[in-house]
Amino acid sequence: MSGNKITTPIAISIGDPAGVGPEIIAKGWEGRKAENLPPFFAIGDQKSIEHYWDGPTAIIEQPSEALAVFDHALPILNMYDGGDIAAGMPTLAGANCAFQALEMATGFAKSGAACALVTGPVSKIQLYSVGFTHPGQTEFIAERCGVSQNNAIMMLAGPSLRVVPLTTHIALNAVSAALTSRVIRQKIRATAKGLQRNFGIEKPRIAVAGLNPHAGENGKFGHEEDEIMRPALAALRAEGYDISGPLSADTMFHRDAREKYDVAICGYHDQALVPLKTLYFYEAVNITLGLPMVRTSPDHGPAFEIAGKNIASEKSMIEAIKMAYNAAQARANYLQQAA
Ligand SMILES: NC(=O)C1=CN([C@@H]2O[C@H](COP(=O)(O)OP(=O)(O)OC[C@H]3O[C@@H](n4cnc5c(N)ncnc54)[C@H](O)[C@@H]3O)[C@@H](O)[C@H]2O)C=CC1
Ligand SMILES: NCC(=O)COP(=O)(O)O
Repeated sequence: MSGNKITTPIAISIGDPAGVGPEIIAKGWEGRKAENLPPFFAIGDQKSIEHYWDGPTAIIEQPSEALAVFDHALPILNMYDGGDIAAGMPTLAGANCAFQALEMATGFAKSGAACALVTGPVSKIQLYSVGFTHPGQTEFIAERCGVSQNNAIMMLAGPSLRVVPLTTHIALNAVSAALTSRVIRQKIRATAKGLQRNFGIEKPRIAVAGLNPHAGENGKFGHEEDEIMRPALAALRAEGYDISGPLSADTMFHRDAREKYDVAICGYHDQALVPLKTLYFYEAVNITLGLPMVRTSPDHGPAFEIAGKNIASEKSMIEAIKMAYNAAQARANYLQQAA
């Protein structure tokens, strides 16, 4: 049985107006027919789109108005003055605009006025300078949704690889202490549930990377595997999860190894994102699992140095829009079946 077809548009926060966000959203809209994209609208300062692009735009007051205009114009919900815009020259007004747009777009997705949230690229440094106190958008959106940090999962996905870092935006020397049995168990459970709900994978095959070289080499190169990871993974296996590991991280990302699992759980940000971005930088998508709504984003940042040059690839944004819609539909199907 499948759920009702989704009829609300996707909300896209524009991101930093001095970055490539406006350009890739506009290019995404240009590709809407060729890529068969669902209706979406941009949220932010309308100037930030019109500064870079002279295609057709339509100012809307409510998300639902996007549906009628999407075919012939890029709908924009104009909501904050981002100040003077200069490509590649971020300002505090622009960062404030990105922050407010993120807040409003999150609200639309939470309320159901939008079927999903796609966030445009922001500079975290810029956001911090205007009072953003979360490490990243993932943590901000989780808090706005009332979801604890251990249940909000940052997953990045490309065509043949999905990765989840168990710790996200923290220093490398803080990782070992943060990798507790509780974190490992909660995040793996939340990942499995997210793959069921958003991707329709009933029993995901989960591969877990060791933290140390050769997964610790029997304790010679570190004790996290034996003392924390193996007992946590054994407990999860006893609950019925399909888990392999801890595996040597250096040998689990080549093509044949990737076929053996649906998601790779990694200890820290770069252990997960280096293989993913090396393989799929221009097309990978960041999705937050564990929320009561769907949130995706392109895998890249604002790329200030190429903003305004019309050379940014829109592929990751397009994939983020597609994944957001497909996940929202899969979620609707899942919830209808569960009811
Ligand atoms: N979803 C988001 O909002 C993300 C934000 N960031 C933030 O971005 C800021 C800058 O970080 P960087 O490591 O410099 O990342 P970045 O992704 O902005 O840039 C890395 C490199 O990739 C290139 N690049 C990025 N997007 C591209 C595109 N669409 N087409 C062609 N080339 C592209 C850039 O020119 C640069 O050479 C940081 O504050 C970071 O936290 C990083 C990743 C995701
Ligand atoms: N490298 C991934 C990343 O930084 C994601 O950031 P955010 O979406 O949580 O802001």
